[in-house]
Amino acid sequence: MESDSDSDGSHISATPPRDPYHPPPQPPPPPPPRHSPISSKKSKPSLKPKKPPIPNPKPKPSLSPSPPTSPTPSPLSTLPFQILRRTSDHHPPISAAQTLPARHFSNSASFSKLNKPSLNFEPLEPNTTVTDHFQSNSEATNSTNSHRIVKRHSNLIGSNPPLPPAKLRKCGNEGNFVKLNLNGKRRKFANKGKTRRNIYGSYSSSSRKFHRKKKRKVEGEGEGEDEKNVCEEDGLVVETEQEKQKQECGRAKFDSQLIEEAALAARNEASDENLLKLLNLVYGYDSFRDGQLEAIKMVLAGESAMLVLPTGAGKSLCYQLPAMVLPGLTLVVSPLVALMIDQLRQLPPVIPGGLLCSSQTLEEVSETLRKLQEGAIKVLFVSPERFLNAEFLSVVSTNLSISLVVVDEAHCVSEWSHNFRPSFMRLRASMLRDRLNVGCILAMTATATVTTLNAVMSALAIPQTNLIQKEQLRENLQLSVSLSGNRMKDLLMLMKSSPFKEVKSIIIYCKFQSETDLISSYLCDNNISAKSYHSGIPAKNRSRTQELFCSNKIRVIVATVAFGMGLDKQDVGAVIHYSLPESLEEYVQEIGRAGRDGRLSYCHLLFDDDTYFKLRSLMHSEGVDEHAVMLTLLTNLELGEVQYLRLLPQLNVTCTLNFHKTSPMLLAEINRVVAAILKKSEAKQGQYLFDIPTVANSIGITAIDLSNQLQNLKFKGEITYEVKDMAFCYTIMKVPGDFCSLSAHLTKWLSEVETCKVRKLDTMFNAAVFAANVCEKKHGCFGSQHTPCLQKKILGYFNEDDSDISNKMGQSSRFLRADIKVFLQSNSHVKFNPRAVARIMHGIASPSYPSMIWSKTHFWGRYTQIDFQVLMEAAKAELMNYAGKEAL
Ligand SMILES: Nc1ncnc2c1ncn2[C@@H]1O[C@H](COP(=O)(O)OP(=O)(O)OP(=O)(O)O)[C@@H](O)[C@H]1O
Repeated sequence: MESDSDSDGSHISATPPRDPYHPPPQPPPPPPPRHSPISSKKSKPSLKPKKPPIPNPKPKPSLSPSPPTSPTPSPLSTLPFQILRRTSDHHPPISAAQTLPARHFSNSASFSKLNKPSLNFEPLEPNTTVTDHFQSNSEATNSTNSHRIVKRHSNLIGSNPPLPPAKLRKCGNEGNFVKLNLNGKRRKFANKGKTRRNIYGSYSSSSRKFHRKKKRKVEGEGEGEDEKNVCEEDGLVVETEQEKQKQECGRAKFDSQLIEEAALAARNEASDENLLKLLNLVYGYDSFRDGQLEAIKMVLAGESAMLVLPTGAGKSLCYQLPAMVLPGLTLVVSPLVALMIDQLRQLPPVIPGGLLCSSQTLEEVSETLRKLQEGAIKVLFVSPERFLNAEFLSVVSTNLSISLVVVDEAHCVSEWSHNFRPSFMRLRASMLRDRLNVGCILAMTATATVTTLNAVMSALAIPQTNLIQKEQLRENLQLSVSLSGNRMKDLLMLMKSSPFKEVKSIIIYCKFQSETDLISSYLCDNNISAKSYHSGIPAKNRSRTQELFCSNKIRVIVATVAFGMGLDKQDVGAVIHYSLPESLEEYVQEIGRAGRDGRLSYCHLLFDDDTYFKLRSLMHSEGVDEHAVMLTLLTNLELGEVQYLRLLPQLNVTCTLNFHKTSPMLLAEINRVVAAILKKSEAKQGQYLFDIPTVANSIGITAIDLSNQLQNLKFKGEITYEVKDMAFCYTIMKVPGDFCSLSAHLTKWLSEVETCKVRKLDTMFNAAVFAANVCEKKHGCFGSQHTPCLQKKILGYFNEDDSDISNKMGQSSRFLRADIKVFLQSNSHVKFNPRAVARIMHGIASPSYPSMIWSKTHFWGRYTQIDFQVLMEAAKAELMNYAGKEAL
């Protein structure tokens, strides 16, 4: 089975039922003031025809103990915990074949082919364009209501974005008129007002009702008049086209002029007053939130800053507002395509935005680069991998002035974070300064420990004095935990009890894809409208699900980690963890989807020992994510104390070529590239197979040059060719003097990274156990409401209180050594190393030891409760013992 967080782990639901719960605590007071969709629907007749009920496929019985199918009689009497209302105070292995003799290394490119890429974050599917990603939105919207006027987002070509949350006051936040150059065509927006030049000399469309409140003020419209033109239907805004058009044209002109003036004033003097005026004009907000003004002023003063604010605190505004004021481009580095698209969509209309990502076609990329050069993009979203792209670097460094680089989810820069991305590690201040001439960096995160923060700030050269850090938790989240003997059953009880039964929008997080499907079917069977969301579902369907959820057509989303990052649905009232998160950071990120409107919201965690043991085992199966491991190693070799290599742009390296016009021999006489190809390739049935870097190295040109020459020959009709096998390419800068010590160093580093992940899981589990079993309820916890003790644990953890790292794993077992001995003897024909033995004892498959074969041994997964390191030590001792005997 796979180890990635979005993999299939159906076995986990097969956990045998445990003892029933202890008697329930006192019933809680009445539910908090979140509106139930049911009650609001009753009081307000819907304008739309009723939709057929969502089909209720049966859950797969084999995967879980059979749950109750009838509704829980009295939720409060059976609930194993109690939640109380609280008033919120505020709101491929390196290919040996490519290795050249050491003396040739320094100037030649090397490469290592990539197997199936797999990243911590979920990228779009390889063949999914961003356009595809959104196409379904439009279909979904059109099919749901033909009368509704759906606001099309200017950045989404041929599609509608997920609909805005069900609040009139939020409707202005849903779009802007900046074109996303995904298919190279210009989309027409008949009703959006005229396109005009903005203060940056670039084009963006007219300002829309981005802040309804402010516009009323400006134009002297009364509440009543505005209400006349806008009615709310199931949370969606319906307006008449003509009225809308008329109003928007007028508003746009007026607003745009005011905004231009305010931005210029803030550029001349970044005073509180000027910035507040700009905030009010563009967003309609009356004040800055905690930390925002400080960060904005620091950035406008040209100083790099590290900003740590809770989820939903408004970090995006801290780069959006400076982007309007600063003269040059704002470059936002983001870890996830879906996140970039969301952020692009959330830009105010006056900020022209763009995006560059790997799923765009060459034409789309060229169009965006052209617009950049024209100055028609003010905020550009890119993935960190872009910094390996030669064309991008050259366009940006030669033609553009970058005022600010924003590193979103900046914890990804550090290997000690829960979401380390090797490509983020490449974002160093030195690189940004040297290659792009960037002086000012804004790093932002909601979840970072002190160690992570130090690593990020050091990489990005942000001085300690420029750390802006507020509490990493919002006060409006009520946290609770329960140890579960039967998670499905308990989940249903929870959903049918107060306060969850009154909450109109809920996210349930699961670890594995199969769990999400199973749970959503199970909930549907029990009359709770739910849909699953995970990376195994086609992008189109996922978008549709997200849209239905955002427009409150689906009450519950059952999702893996693939859902939610950056999701700004304001009225998610509850987040339930069906599986233990892998770290407190992940927990905080995911509960951060709740209560973004500032209202009291509920977060419950169901946990059990078996899931913990399973996840802990999976932490040791890093080999599955070969792509990440390879890039991590290469990055370390590039950015460690000694620079052994320099990474080059990724490339498809294997080429299969056919000659069509001139004979190969004749062509080789006049073309040295062809001559080199003939020398270095393998001829098979008239085709020539070779590695691009090998041929390029042999004649001293770059792989890119070689690709260009192949293109030329193709245009002349001489050849056709195909390329495959994406690879990391690099130039070796220094040959290590001592390979053994370098290898030992890298192994130690990787092992520390692995240990760090395991400790994060242990800390998460310990926090849950503490809340459920140990908390004496002296500091404000009550019944099953554990907010104070969980908050304390989380804050202590972020402040690096390392006292809580004990773990539940067994440190020895009487029969362990004997079992390993028997196992080795009975498989004497197989070559093992300690890790391989430990993996089998933990029941973790790998390409070399697939579960199809090895799960048949009765030692498979027998020691999941014994610490992996202990297993490795025992295996090592037995292997040495065994080898010693063999040698005799
Ligand atoms: N000063 C403000 N006053 C009122 N609302 C604000 C203010 N600043 C931001 N917001 C709103 O807060 C919401 C959350 O903002 P944003 O998405 O930037 O949060 P975030 O900190 O990036 O969260 P996450 O880390 O979860 O992605 C948005 O709807 C935004 O419009």
